[in-house]
Amino acid sequence: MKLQMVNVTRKFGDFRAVENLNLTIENGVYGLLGVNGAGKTTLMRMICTLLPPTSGQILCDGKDIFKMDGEYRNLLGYLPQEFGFYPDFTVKDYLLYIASLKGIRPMVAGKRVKDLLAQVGLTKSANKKMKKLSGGMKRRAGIAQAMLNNPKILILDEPTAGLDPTERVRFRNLISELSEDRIVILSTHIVSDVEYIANEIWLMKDGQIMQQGNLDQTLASMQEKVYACEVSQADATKMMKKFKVSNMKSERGMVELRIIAGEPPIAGASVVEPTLEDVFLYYFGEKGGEME
Ligand SMILES: Nc1ncnc2c1ncn2[C@@H]1O[C@H](COP(=O)(O)OP(=O)(O)OP(=O)(O)O)[C@@H](O)[C@H]1O
Repeated sequence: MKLQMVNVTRKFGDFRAVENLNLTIENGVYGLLGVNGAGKTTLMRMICTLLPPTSGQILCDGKDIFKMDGEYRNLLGYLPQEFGFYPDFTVKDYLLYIASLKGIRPMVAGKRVKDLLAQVGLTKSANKKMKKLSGGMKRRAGIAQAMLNNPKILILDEPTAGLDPTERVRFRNLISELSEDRIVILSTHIVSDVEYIANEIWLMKDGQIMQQGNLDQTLASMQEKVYACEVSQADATKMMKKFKVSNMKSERGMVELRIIAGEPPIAGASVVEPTLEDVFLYYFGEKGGEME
């Protein structure tokens, strides 16, 4: 399975939410990382055929996805940021209902729902009403509905937003487990989500992919750009206005700073290994002086 974006642009009026994207996507987990308004949802909605590009094409194994119709939708599973459900349905009935909407035969659906409930850890809650589920459980029900047709392309829009750390780890592991033999594209603004599970990381800003590659390649793009230094409190305040500071820690009356900069911010600053958080700050962060 291969998805290709060819010069994909989506405009709203004169505003370009996604601009001239060219991407080739094969099996694996793709982490789309960006701040609010970067264009992540717009891109995902286009991949799900919910929104046509203003120009350009999205191809699935060479065929335009907007011309494939049902053939493409059979390949697709989607968990939107806000997914609708009937609050009074039980988890099991909700999944059976979505299965019927997807045209899955009742005999097949029953077995599939049972298996998926087990896989997402909701077997014991199968008869609970949707409205009684915790945020994490709801998301797991959401991923189960996206997986009903065993999709070859699974699109997850901010699947871990609002989850506590335990649920987030659980959800991440679930995504990794589900990612075999399919394309998984997930959007997030949480760095650790993509750090742990994405085979390829896309950093998206203002409708464009600023950087793409696996974790090592992404970190390599930042070599010699992260510095550590120890300064007085007064100097720390000045430097925070001038540089992107990814971390600060006060100790013994001094302040340790971790700074993103093209060259040493002060004499004696030492180069340190970048993390994905540093990369995120490099592309998306503001200097203290730029903040409101
Ligand atoms: N239907 C629309 N009409 C007008 N502008 C839109 C529409 N949908 C999105 N936009 C604009 O396009 C830009 C990208 O929005 P999008 O929702 O794709 O961003 P995002 O990266 O998913 O952000 P978030 O993390 O907040 O969901 C934003 O500036 C948004 O206001």
